[in-house]
Amino acid sequence: MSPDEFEAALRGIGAERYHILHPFHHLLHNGKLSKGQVQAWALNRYYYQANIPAKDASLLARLPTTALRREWRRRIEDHDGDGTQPGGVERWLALTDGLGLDRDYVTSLRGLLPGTRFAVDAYVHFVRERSVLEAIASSLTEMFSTNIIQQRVAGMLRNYDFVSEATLAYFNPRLTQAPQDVDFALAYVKQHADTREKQEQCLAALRFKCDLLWAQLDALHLAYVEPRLVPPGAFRP
Ligand SMILES: O=C(O)c1cc(C(=O)O)c2c(n1)C(=O)C(=O)c1cc(C(=O)O)[nH]c1-2
Repeated sequence: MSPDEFEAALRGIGAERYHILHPFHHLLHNGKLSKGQVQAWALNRYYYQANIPAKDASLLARLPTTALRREWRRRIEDHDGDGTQPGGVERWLALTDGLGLDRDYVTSLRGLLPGTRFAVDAYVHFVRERSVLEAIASSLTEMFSTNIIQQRVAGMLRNYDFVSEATLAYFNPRLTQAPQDVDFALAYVKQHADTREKQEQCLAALRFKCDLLWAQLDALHLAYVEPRLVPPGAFRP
């Protein structure tokens, strides 16, 4: 594949299987969930947010050049903050606070769904164990995230009286951070996937990532929408 055909194949994966297509997101964005169901989403997604800088740190350690490490260090600061500005993890907790969840309960992970834990852990392990190229390719779902974030923020503000601009403030910086992440990661992947085999590995990494995002929503849907099979110990609204 030429680099442009390869990029088109990557984008095709998003069109086919990005979590914007999941029924749980349709319900969330269109105001069809109760406050308790929205709380369950925010509580579970905290685990994803909290693990993003951990997966980025494990990749950073394996990057071979100063320029690459500096670029990846920026991602860690986006999520962990720099000590003066709150990072994404802290801003996610502002969202769970705003929804009325107890912060200690959220961060204790006691209410987490097992499906969320397994899916997020699979991402961290994938990035730790696969090649640098596959690890960077797996971040490319961010190519599709601007769209879903705009849809989510507009939909939730319109449809729920228990969310506000302040509660959803997590998402604003993502609208500039994600395109910056993607510019770098996509250029890297297009340059370094210089054989058909490496291109296929990148496509598989992106499919894997879409699947683990999808699996997180499956877990939420089964527990909190239908058939409401809440696993032992998991959050009960
Ligand atoms: O709201 C979303 O639907 C969404 C999706 C994704 C994604 O596609 O992985 C990320 C985020 N948000 C996000 O906020 C974020 O910080 C992030 C980091 C990464 C990554 O793989 O490194 N994905 C995402």
